Amino acid sequence: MIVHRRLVRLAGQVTGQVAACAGLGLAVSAAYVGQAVLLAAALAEVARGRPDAAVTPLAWAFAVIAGRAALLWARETVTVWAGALIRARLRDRLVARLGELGPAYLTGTRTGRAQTTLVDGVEGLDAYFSRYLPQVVVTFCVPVALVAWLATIDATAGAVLGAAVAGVLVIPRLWDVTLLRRGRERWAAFAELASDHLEAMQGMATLRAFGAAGRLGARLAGRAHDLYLTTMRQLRVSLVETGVSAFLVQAGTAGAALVAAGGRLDAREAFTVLLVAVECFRPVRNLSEYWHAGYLGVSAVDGLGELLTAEPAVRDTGRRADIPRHAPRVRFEHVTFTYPGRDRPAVHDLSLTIEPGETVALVGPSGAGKSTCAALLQRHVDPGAGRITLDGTDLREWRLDALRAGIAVVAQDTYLFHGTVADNLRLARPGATDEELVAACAAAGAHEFVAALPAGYETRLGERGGTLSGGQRQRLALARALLADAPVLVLDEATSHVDPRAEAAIAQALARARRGRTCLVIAHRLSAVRDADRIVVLADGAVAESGGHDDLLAAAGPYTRLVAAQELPA
Ligand SMILES: Nc1ncnc2c1ncn2[C@@H]1O[C@H](COP(=O)(O)OP(=O)(O)OP(=O)(O)O)[C@@H](O)[C@H]1O
Repeated sequence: MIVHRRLVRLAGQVTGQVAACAGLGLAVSAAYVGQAVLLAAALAEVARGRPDAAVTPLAWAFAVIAGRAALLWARETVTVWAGALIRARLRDRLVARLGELGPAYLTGTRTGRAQTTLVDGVEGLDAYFSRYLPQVVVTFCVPVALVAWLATIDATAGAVLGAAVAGVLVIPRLWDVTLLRRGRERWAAFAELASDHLEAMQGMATLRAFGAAGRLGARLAGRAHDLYLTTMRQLRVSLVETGVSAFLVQAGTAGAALVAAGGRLDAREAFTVLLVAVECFRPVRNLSEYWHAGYLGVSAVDGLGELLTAEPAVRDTGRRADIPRHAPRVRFEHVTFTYPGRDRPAVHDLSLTIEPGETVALVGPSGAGKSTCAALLQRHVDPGAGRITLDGTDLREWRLDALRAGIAVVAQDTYLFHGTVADNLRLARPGATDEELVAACAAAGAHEFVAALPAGYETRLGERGGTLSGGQRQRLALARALLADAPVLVLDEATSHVDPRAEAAIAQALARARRGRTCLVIAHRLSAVRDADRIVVLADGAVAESGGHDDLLAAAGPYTRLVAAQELPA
């Protein structure tokens, strides 16, 4: 019987549901005890040779059995309802938590691990909260109350049963620590297997291209074997615990039977002791059943703890919601940022101003810190030193939701969700009208191909937009960013997957989109910097030089070397 502290704290969120299940569990136990007492009375009458007198208690016993059936139905209904509610609440909390932790968390952990916690862990916790915890309450209340009552009928019977109940409740606790450790080992093996499976599915094309599918299959088989071994190890401990409990239950019941048959009690008392002793242990037997349903949740506690206690990369402590609606001045002021676990800063003492309405193209060799600047501007991470301001106000003063509503992003790895084109676009602005969707798509050069899809804007896209080409995906991402209508635009190589003809159309669209917005373009190609008002060259996380394309070429500095080294191909 494991009542984990962290899980009990989590149960605080669903106290009402757990209490309702426990209350009905107690009522069901009371019905069982009532039935036992009435049967004892009936049997005693039969034993005394007065079968007629047994009719009334028997009739009551049938009524109690009918009432119990109704209670069992109610308990099952409430348990299923509570389970669904618990799952929904936990998932909401965990998903909200993942949102707070942001992408920085998922780069530091395996997606499959978080997914396993969110799906399987929460499923396991449903049974833990809706069945196991209420039964723990019943198990602690019912046997103790019954032993106390039986002790008033016969002290010896009370002592024998009391010892057995104490043994059943206390002795298996000796295995709890081992059981929890084995549960954690099993969960770790389970999470690794799930992560490898997810990665294998996501990377199947790459694996096949390199002929590595077989090797990965062998690795998965190894992981599955590890899971089997840890499951068996956990099962062995669990079975010992269950065996000891079962032995104590049988010993207690046998002890009570011996006392009842000892001749000191009258017929009614003897039958009462005998039948109620069985009811003493019913909650313990049920607890053991529910334990097997809920132990996946207990095993998941590490994954949950990891998620709930992880420090978000940025704290949402800002209060302001008044993000500028006009193009603001963006300033990086002596910004330094080092990724956790790295000894060299990705961005070092970087100062950069983007004037209101200006478009700055950030260029530089791979690893120079361009994407890190975009991440800092969106507050996926915060500077270790220095600050970033919009119109002179530190980004940290705004609430994160307000800040992110003010910055639209077209990322290098566009993510489109399994849903219709319209659903994907409305992520940026849920209330957007159909006309606004069409206008945004037209501006991003996407309307033509969307209109040609089988169901136009209602066409369902595959996961990650898998049914579209790379260029189409990027144009949709651009349309989504335009729909957000934010005063700051971050474009991370927004035209990298687009053919030259479409690129010219997008360049025009972008020129329109940039009007009235402050824009940071992370560029990998000359074509992407051509239209910028200014080019800023980054090297080793700092500004190496800045200016217009021609001026920089004339200066024959780092920019010229970048162009010459084909780091910025045409
Ligand atoms: N999540 C991360 N954890 C640790 N280090 C990181 C992380 N992301 C980036 N880095 C490191 O920070 C440095 C800057 O990376 P960044 O992605 O900003 O460069 P970039 O100029 O955008 O490169 P590219 O043009 O190749 O995309 C690199 O040395 C990179 O290895």
